[in-house]
Amino acid sequence: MTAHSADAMRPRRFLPNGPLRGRVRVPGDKSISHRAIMLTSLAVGESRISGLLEGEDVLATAAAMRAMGAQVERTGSGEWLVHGVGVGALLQPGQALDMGNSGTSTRLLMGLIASHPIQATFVGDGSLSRRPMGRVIEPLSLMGADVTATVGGRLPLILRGASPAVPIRYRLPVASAQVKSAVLLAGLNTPGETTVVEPVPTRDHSERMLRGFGAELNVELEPDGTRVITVRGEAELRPQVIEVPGDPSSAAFFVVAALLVEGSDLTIENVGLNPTRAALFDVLRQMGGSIEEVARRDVGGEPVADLRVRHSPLRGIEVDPGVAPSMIDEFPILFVAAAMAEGRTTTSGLDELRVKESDRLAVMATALAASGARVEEREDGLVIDGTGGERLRGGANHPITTHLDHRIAMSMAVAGLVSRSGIEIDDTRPIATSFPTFEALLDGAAAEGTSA
Ligand SMILES: O=C(O)C1=C[C@@H](OP(=O)(O)O)[C@@H](O)[C@H](O)C1
Ligand SMILES: C=C(OP(=O)(O)O)C(=O)O
Repeated sequence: MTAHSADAMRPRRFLPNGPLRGRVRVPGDKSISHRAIMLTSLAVGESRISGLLEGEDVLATAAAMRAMGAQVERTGSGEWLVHGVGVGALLQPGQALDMGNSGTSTRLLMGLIASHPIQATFVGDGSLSRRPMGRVIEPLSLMGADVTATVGGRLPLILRGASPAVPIRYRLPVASAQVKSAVLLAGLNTPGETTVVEPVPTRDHSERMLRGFGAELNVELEPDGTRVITVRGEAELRPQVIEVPGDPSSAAFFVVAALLVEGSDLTIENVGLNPTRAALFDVLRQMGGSIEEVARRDVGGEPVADLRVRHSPLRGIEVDPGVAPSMIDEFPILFVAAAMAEGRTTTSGLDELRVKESDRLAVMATALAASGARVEEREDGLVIDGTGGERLRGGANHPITTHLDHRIAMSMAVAGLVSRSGIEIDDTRPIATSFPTFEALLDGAAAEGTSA
């Protein structure tokens, strides 16, 4: 059973809204939270984590690490205490690992287990069971792991780790931080040097954090921008005190909502601005958005600032496909912004969006068109002709189908705020995978705007 399959679907109509005002604080970064639980579980001794995202995806990672012997305990809101077992000492889980909706949990944990002498079964919900795992099965098999997967390299699958695993030099055939991280994590318990060659840079939290935990990790930059990342095993990780910065992918929904709703002036606190994550904010600025960074600082080795966002008329642009990996999860909400910009926004190079929790190109094209936007779906992107600031018409008779995809649900919720008649989405439950407080924060910022 997956995290939210037990209860009924939870539809909601998101209604047109007045300005968003005040301050909101988004929860901890999902990518960093997963890695914080995994790496502290591998460090011998006691680590503390604060600001952990307590979304279903991260809880799935925590449950898996517990099932493999780590002590992972919640001590307060976002506060966690972890006693790790040591690299090489993961225990064989007694039951299948339920990954719920989470691609990151699945692919990174496959990497960890691949170099341990244990076996694990991975299962997930309907969305995750359609996603491709061949991209991690391939390099992990080269390292000696044995994988029996459902046809097409999908879940459910059984992975038997290799001991000792074989170090490899692997060139990423797809720009994916999950594949990169899976190989590096497998490298932790592999004698010798495991190298990932990354032609297109993707989020670098694994590299930053592995170094912070004391792993021997080296990154070389080639003249054409290719990154060559090498980790030496068998590594020993030291326990840490970790503060997780706020998630820019969650902040994105509030940034776009405030830009689009007239009269808004909203500050989003504690937003992680790692350059491998923050391209959406640059793209929105290029479109004319007023997004000001306040109190730039460092949190847990990552750049962070508060973002003050004021309503701004937006202009359509051609989005450089080169920035796609640095905003890969933000395209659904960018499409909503584009639907209300003046003129045409063109996106391309987005094939990866078709293999996320849903086919985000097809699903967003359908959802926006059903809400009155002018959208053309191309093979690797969307072309959107915006309204020039006018509100979208809003939903017709049918609710928007979210396909178990949190980012579709939150993007169309924001579209509802900037519509004339509101937009109903079929199920808000997937939102809890990455942003359990989304609805409360959105309702709160709207109420602040009404009373101002
Ligand atoms: O490494 C990570 O934490 C993630 C990498 C990205 O996936 P891909 O590696 O599949 O691009 C992203 O979409 C996902 O939300 C989180
Ligand atoms: C793609 C996403 O996550 P994952 O791959 O971990 O399911 C996401 O959060 O948008």
